[in-house]
Amino acid sequence: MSTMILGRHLLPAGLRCCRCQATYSVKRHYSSIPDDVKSLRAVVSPDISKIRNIGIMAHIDAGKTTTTERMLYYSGYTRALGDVDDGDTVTDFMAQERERGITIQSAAVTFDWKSHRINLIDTPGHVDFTLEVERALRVLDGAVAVFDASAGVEAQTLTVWRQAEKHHVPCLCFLNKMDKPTANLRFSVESIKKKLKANPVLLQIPVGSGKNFTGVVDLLTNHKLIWKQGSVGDDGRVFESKPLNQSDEPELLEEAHEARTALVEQVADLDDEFAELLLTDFSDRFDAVPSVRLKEAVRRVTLARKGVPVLLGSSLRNKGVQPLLDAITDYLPAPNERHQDVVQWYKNDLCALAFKVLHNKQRGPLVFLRIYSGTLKPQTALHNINRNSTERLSRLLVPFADQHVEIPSMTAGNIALTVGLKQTVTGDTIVSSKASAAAAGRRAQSESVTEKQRGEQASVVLSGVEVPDPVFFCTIEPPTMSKQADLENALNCLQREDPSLKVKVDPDSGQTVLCGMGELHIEIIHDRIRREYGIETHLGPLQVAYRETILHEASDTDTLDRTVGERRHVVTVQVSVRPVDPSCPVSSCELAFTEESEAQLSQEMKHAVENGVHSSYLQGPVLGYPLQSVSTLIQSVTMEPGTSPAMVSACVSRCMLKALRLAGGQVLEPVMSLEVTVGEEHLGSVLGDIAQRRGTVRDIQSRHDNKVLLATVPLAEMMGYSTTLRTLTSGNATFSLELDTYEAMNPQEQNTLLKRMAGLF
Ligand SMILES: Nc1nc2c(ncn2[C@@H]2O[C@H](COP(=O)(O)OP(=O)(O)OP(=O)(O)O)[C@@H](O)[C@H]2O)c(=O)[nH]1
Repeated sequence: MSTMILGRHLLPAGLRCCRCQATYSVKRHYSSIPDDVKSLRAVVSPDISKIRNIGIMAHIDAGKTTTTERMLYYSGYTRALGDVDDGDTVTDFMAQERERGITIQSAAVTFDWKSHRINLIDTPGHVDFTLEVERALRVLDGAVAVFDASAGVEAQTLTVWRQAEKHHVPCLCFLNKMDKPTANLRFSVESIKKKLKANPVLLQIPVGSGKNFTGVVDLLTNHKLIWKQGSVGDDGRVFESKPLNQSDEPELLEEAHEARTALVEQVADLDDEFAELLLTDFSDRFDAVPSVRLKEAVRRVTLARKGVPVLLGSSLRNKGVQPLLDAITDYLPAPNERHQDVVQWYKNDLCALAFKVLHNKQRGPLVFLRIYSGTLKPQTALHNINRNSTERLSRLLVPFADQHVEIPSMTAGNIALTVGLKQTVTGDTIVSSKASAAAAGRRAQSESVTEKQRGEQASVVLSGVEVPDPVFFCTIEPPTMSKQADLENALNCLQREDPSLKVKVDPDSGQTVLCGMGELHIEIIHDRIRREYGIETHLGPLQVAYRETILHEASDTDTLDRTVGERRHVVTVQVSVRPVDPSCPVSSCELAFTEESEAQLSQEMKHAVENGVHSSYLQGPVLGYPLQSVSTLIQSVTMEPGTSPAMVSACVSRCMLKALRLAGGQVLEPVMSLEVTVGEEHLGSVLGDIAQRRGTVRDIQSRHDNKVLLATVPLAEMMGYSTTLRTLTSGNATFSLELDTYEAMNPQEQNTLLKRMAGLF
């Protein structure tokens, strides 16, 4: 196992190491691939046009972490190549990540490449950590999607791609693992077209295939880039770049010629400026169009998200990563090329978004900020608009995986790590002062042109990320009651880091309940409480977070007449509830008032009624799970003077419960979409197992020697699936699981569930 060298060589001249507090002076290297490990000299703020905030995303195991490691190595920040299989990578620094060889947290890494500063975030591929990807994409300007070239687009790639689209993030595709005998360029490019509905723009073709994949032809420059055949210890730093010429194999020449012509025509179709250039200056010799003009056009196409450049390589075999780095700087946008509505109102004042919080035992919360405008400096007071609080930023750091380097200031476009912000949580907008937020608000009001704009843009808060609802939950207990406070503290810290983790207290049993996104998510949380907080906790059985709805329309009336102390509270409520079609886009619960009832209620009492209805939505009539797809109409509310809002809420809740019971309850269960990739020989046993799990097979596709099985299966039947699948296929299958929808259980299954919940079996 090789060891990572993360030592003094990584620190920039004159800067202090946060671990040992020593100051170093370091020799500077300006070549793009130095012999020795480079200093973090780029911490000195570069021009904004030279910054790239990039995410790297993909399906699990496509090779994101391996690719990131190569990027760090070739850019000169690490001395040895980290290996996920050896557990010594820079970005997967959590103990669980190294042990399991997977990415859990998105790690931020800063490095420079050919005079550009790249802030890169390696995001997790496992669906349980999808919120991590969403948080990263919110603050990124561009993304690299890594694919296994033998598998093309896989389930989780589709999910992260949709997330990138939602945030309008321009992307590059990197077809990794071109060294595999089953790698298939045409298949992968087709799957990008068909499954992602994207427009792949192929910038390279491979030289050799499988084990003999030695490099690529760069179609823009017509250069052949060749890495030496993988001798042991060859790190791929040196590669040969020479123009394609007549001495090359005729087949390769022919193939490159055809591919370049197709590229030029495709780009002309997507970019009017380039089309005009071709038609006016190169109409009879498309071949002669200069590579620099083609490159400019590819950049415009990428930024406009009309096409996605596709590059090839094999990160593990150290091939193709340097051209990928070039493509990041050439085609992905600088921060000032991305539009942020809110930011314009701040002009040169500070405006930043907190997108991630990490808990550090010594330093307290470390908050990652993306700076959109202005400058961030340590030892200053900052205003958090969302919390309406002012906090002191004590130290400012550049994140380099788990190492942090202290710096004196940071400008717009960058990603910073801050110490001292104790109340800030993910999604908060940070500005320099209350007055600057007010000034931005005034500008938004006065400079907006239309009424609609005024309404929309009066907001001076950057939008955060949506947190999905958890699907699994289980109880968690400390070893002794004396550890309960420590456990609560640990859970508070973990929740601040991870908004997809929810913690609540069961009102009946008083037990603490953990709610998470999947089995792996809860397992990792359990493990972190043990390792990082030293508490051995006991987890109850994992349970599915069901939902409930109603079957019919129903109305009911209730009266509450109670005397508390000297005060008498009398209120009568009439409500009606009805089911809403769950396939409607908004399937959560609704609330409306009749005109008369609304006219009778003061604002305070209206809130009290709303509170009563919303609290009854939290616990359905069948098993106490949250309700969805229910619409409530408040028919009337009458009360005697002196009745308190709390009593009104209580009466509404009671009346709602009666109406919901009358309407007949229905349990809804989460149904997952499952994708299993398995060899043909094991297909039968995997299918048999899915049938036993109440699954429905939607499609079986062929991918080389493998079959890809697409199915939907109730989540309740998926406990321990990874172990079963491993046993059934001797470890030769992979799967991904993602929430598809909530479906009504049939009466027989619902009865079985009710009996199980009642402890009858
Ligand atoms: N043959 C081949 N294997 C590769 C290549 N790149 C990565 N791998 C292997 O693929 C596996 C997954 O690599 P990772 O880099 O951990 O993939 P990842 O996408 O970061 O995975 P997660 O973080 O778990 O989502 C490891 O066993 C790597 O050694 C490649 O170019 N060729």
